[in-house]
Amino acid sequence: MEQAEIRELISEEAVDKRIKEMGAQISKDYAGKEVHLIAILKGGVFFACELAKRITVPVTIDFMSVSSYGDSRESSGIVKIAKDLDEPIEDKEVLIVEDIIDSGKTLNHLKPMLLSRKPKSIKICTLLNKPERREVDVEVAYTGFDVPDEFVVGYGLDFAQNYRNLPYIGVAEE
Ligand SMILES: O=P(O)(O)OC[C@H]1O[C@H](OP(=O)(O)OP(=O)(O)O)[C@H](O)[C@@H]1O
Ligand code: HPA
Ligand SMILES: [Mg+2]
Repeated sequence: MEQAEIRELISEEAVDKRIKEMGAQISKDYAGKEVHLIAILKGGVFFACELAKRITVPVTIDFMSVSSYGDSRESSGIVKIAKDLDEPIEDKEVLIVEDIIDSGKTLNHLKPMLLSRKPKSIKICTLLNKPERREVDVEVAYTGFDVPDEFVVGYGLDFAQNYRNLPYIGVAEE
């Protein structure tokens, strides 16, 4: 494939440090409870695995595959569920784990759908947030970093399915 130029935006050390802090905060907030992580495939999985290792209360994890970007830099606006959860979430303390919230359309579609399954609580945790691009409001409980309006890759984030494996966050230059 044609390789884009990648400029480092957030270093591996900074990402790892922030994930430790987020794990500590979540452990404090959910003290005495169990947290059920829902990792959104594919991008959210890299972050979810690292975060899970930093949470000290009991953790369970399930996966859901939704996609709206395909291989493009723009959301199609159509959120496709390719794989649903394996287990019911009724009465669970659910934490949705995402790599990025951009337009907000993915979570705006997903959250009401999951709420209808009657979890005890539902919150959102994202590694990255791109506030300048927001089109629909989403309430986010935990955010790793705000990023500028640029197309970011790495740590699960792809450009046309590539670069998910970068251990840092970079910008894919045009
Ligand atoms: O706030 P939004 O504008 O909806 O964008 C955020 C969503 O877009 C990306 O997923 P994508 O559709 O690229 O699927 P992927 O994780 O499989 O790459 C990302 O992982 C979020 O799920
Ligand atoms: O900036 C981004 N990079 C990769 N995937 C994305 N999905 C939404 N925004 C982005
Ligand atoms: Mg993607």
